[in-house]
Amino acid sequence: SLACYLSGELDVEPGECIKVKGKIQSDAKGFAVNVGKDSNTLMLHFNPRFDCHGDVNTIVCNSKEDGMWGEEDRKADFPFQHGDKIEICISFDETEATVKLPEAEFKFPNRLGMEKIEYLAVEGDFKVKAIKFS
Ligand SMILES: C=CCO[C@@H]1O[C@H](CO)[C@@H](O[C@@H]2O[C@H](CO)[C@H](O)[C@H](OCc3cn(-c4n[nH]c(N)n4)nn3)[C@H]2O)[C@H](O)[C@H]1NC(C)=O
Repeated sequence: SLACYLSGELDVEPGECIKVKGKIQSDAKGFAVNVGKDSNTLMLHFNPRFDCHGDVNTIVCNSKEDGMWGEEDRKADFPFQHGDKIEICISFDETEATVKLPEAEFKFPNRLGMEKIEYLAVEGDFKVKAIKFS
């Protein structure tokens, strides 16, 4: 179930920011923010997991190329709690994507060498309040 997605009409360039504001559901199992070219070609699948796919309180990041998942990257920090209202800021350059939160920052390599983000999708137990581009 996709909370929302914008596809094909976006043109986010290096250094620009995608701000996704919303609320993590109080019984969230997990949610994901996906950015890239389309649903089969993702620069970043940013997937905080409270309790799903066998992971507890773990952020799983990955890329997707031609519909195939890449190598997962599990982050050490988990700065999320059920019911949190958060704003996630995603930016990128030729080498990496950056996910900025109020008290944490995560990096993930730009494995596909993407030069623009045309696709954004939010899925899972997260209620989107606003999406801003700056
Ligand atoms: C140990 C068994 C084999 O490894 C497991 O393999 C699973 C399947 O590939 C991995 O889960 C996938 O991991 C992907 C990132 O690498 C994605 O997170 C994938 O979920 C994609 C997804 C979720 N959703 C979704 N829509 N709405 C909701 N709630 N979820 N839509 N697409 C997950 O199903 C899972 O992360 C992986 N676990 C480990 C420890 O490697």
